[in-house]
Amino acid sequence: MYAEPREVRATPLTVPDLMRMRVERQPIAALTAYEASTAALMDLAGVDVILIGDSLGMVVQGHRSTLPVTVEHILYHAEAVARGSQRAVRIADMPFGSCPDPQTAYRNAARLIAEGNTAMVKIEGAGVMLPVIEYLVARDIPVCGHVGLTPQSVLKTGGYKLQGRTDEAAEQVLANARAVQNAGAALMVLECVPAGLGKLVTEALSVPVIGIGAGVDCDGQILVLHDILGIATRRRPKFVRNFLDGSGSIQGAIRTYVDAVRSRQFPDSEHSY
Ligand SMILES: Nc1nc(=O)c2c([nH]1)NC[C@@H]1CN(c3ccc(C(=O)N[C@@H](CCC(=O)O)C(=O)O)cc3)CN21
Ligand SMILES: CC(C)C(=O)C(=O)O
Ligand SMILES: [Mg+2]
Repeated sequence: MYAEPREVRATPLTVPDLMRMRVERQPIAALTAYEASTAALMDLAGVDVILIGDSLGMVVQGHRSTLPVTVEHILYHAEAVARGSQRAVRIADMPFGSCPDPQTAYRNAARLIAEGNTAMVKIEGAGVMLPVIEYLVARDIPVCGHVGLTPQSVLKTGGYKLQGRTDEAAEQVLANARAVQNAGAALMVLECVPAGLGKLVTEALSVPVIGIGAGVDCDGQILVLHDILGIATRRRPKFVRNFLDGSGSIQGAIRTYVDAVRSRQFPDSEHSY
């Protein structure tokens, strides 16, 4: 059976709208999407942010990491997502190797914005990425930072591990978040840190913080679509909840997720570190 034709007529959300949501303490519900059909369901369910994540390398392409994903891959999926979704703010991941210097990063980011129809690009890490972020923001490309667990660092870290465990490591995550914000990021993803550190970073920053495994006190939450549907093949991280269970349909699962984020029922302690 086909879904009945429906349309979302709400005006598109913008990056400044996300800042307003933080100020009004309205939780931001975000998900990843990789194609038009589920992106359209997300618009109908009121998802605020859709990330075309390099997680597609794992859940779509079947790789064991995000490292093989290219700008062309993100572009292909971003174009498909844009055909399905009009309301959500669409963010494109800058994949591994796409930011060797500010000029090359700008060229890649401008394509993801202009050809991929996205409003913002997301860059993992601080350090050498700070001048890259400054360069893009100065040229009017909105940037979302990403600190804590950065999956593109997996060869260095040796696995996807909880970050900011010790006082010293927590200080480093906070310092990285501050530096990325000071470089001009208008949004932050904070991944896989203890809930207390998630709260600390969210209070320390002035831009919205979207957590994934960072506790309930962030300004918003993001999960990978395949994880909320329970169809990802890798071992499920602690922060993942299957929202299809008990929801009956993919549309129902997305709605249940949005409602749980908006009412701050997700994540609970069972899905936090
Ligand atoms: N399906 C999917 N979901 C994701 O959230 C995701 C991807 N893929 N691919 C890219 C990255 C990789 N991510 C991951 C993957 C595994 C863990 C994980 O298993 N973490 C351990 C931490 C244990 C510890 O150090 O104490 C966990 O048990 O939660 C976390 C984030 C998040 N991203
Ligand atoms: C998990 C999110 C934050 C991400 O970067 C991705 O899906 O690639
Ligand atoms: Mg990513």
